[in-house]
Amino acid sequence: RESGLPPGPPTLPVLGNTHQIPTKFAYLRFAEWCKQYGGIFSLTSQTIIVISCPRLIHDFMDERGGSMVDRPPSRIAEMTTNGVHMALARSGPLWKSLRRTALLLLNREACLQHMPIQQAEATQLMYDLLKQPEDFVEHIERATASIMLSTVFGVRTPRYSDSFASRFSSVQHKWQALLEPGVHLPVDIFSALEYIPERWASWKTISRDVRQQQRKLYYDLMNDCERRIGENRRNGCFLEDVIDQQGMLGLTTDMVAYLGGVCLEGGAGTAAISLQKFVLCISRYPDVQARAQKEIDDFIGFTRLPSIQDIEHLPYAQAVIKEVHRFYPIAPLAVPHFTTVDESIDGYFIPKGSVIFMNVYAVYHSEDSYEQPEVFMPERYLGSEFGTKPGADTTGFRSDFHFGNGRRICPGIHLANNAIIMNIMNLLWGFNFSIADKGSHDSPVPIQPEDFTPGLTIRPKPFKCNIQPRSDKHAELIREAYAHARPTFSMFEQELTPSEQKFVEDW
Ligand code: HEM
Repeated sequence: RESGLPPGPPTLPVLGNTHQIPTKFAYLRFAEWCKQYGGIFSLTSQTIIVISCPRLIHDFMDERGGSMVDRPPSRIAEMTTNGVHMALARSGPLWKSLRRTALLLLNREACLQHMPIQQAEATQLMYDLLKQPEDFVEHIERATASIMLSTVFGVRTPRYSDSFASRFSSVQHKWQALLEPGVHLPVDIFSALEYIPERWASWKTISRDVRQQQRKLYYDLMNDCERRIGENRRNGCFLEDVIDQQGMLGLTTDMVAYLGGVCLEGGAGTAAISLQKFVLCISRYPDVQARAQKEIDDFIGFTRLPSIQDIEHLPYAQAVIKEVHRFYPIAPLAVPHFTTVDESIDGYFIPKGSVIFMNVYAVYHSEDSYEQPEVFMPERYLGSEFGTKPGADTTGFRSDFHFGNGRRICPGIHLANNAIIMNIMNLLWGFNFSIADKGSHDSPVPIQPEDFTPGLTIRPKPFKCNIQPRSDKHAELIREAYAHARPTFSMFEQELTPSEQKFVEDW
């Protein structure tokens, strides 16, 4: 290890720590090293810095945003997307234009304009759960994909199969697998590997396949949106605004299509994972469920459905949502940043070209900060803003580390929060959840790696849950609300296939 770098596990010549970094669930090993080496440690041979101390995250990643704004080079991402994938793009004028557009059109006020369709989709989720509670995972996937498809591209998906949502899910699955570290040849570290012929380098074939499917999907969606604009059939989706301002914002057609696609990628899976993790926790903690339902009943009652404004009056429901994010952070290592200049922090030297990870999981599960971090306990957020224990050092703390940090922080925060809040309030208001399978371990909630699928985001493996409407009255209100949502839905159903149309009529 170069002198001056933060400490870290012992290295081997040439390999450094490469052989010790797991290709799956690396955040768990990183959390162990954090206990051993402190809130900032380093790995080699490619210099990797892992930070798990909120004070250092703030000082280093938020305050010195300019030198931390880049992403590590990714030849695979470059080849698959032409470098226009905003979340993976290197810093520079192209990323800046995309980022400016996203921030401009996804701010808090702009996102409120998308609430009617978000609320309608959340109503369909409840309606779907009334009809087929056992398929809740698929209903959640549909709802969150449809929320993102409608708000971003103006096209909803009333059922999961044979839709844009299933096309998206299929290519997204391949795309995420392609990007998973350690699975393909490390062409970014050893550039000569790029010249290995395709028959020994499967990533090239997969990259071409993903590229072709991804471009076709994002262009199909963009072209439909352009056609609606041209025929004066607007529905207020995000991409209409992007297309209207394309010239002023300096965006090429490729950038527009991919901006929509990246938002879809950023929002659909993450919101689905949040809701599945919520169901996982709430079904296993009946006391938490009862307390949250009592709060909702006292404020909202039994004559109407929740609306987004209600959340301000529901501190316990807010605490439940924060605790779900803390307990099971969606992307435990967020997305890596890359230093553009030499830096120093706390007396350590951080060379230009270091890969920087924030270990969100380690921050949220630190015994220095949290009372019993391995217990699901929303009450912790009633006593303190960040849910931390008395006397804990909260310098640099935030409750939204799961959205990343610095100049790359997730621009979809407001859209994501609205979707998650709306759906969680609805589910607490309308349904009772209880365990249908105990799992293979003693813990009340699954916490072992084998309970999750690995990757950039950590998704629960399929699980069973009993879901029942809380009363006939609740069920009746849900059916009425679903029927009333028809006019909102129809604005986003302009391109439905005949079989989707039939599904809508019959469902
Ligand atoms: C619960 C839901 C979500 C979570 C947990 C989440 C998390 C994240 C994280 C950790 C990052 C990386 C931040 C960093 O580098 O420091 C990110 C980036 C990004 N997210 Fe999200 N996200 C969510 C929803 C969304 C939504 C709804 C959208 C779009 C509307 C979105 C669009 C993006 C984009 C475009 C980036 C790339 C930003 C950049 O590189 O400049 N995300 N998100």
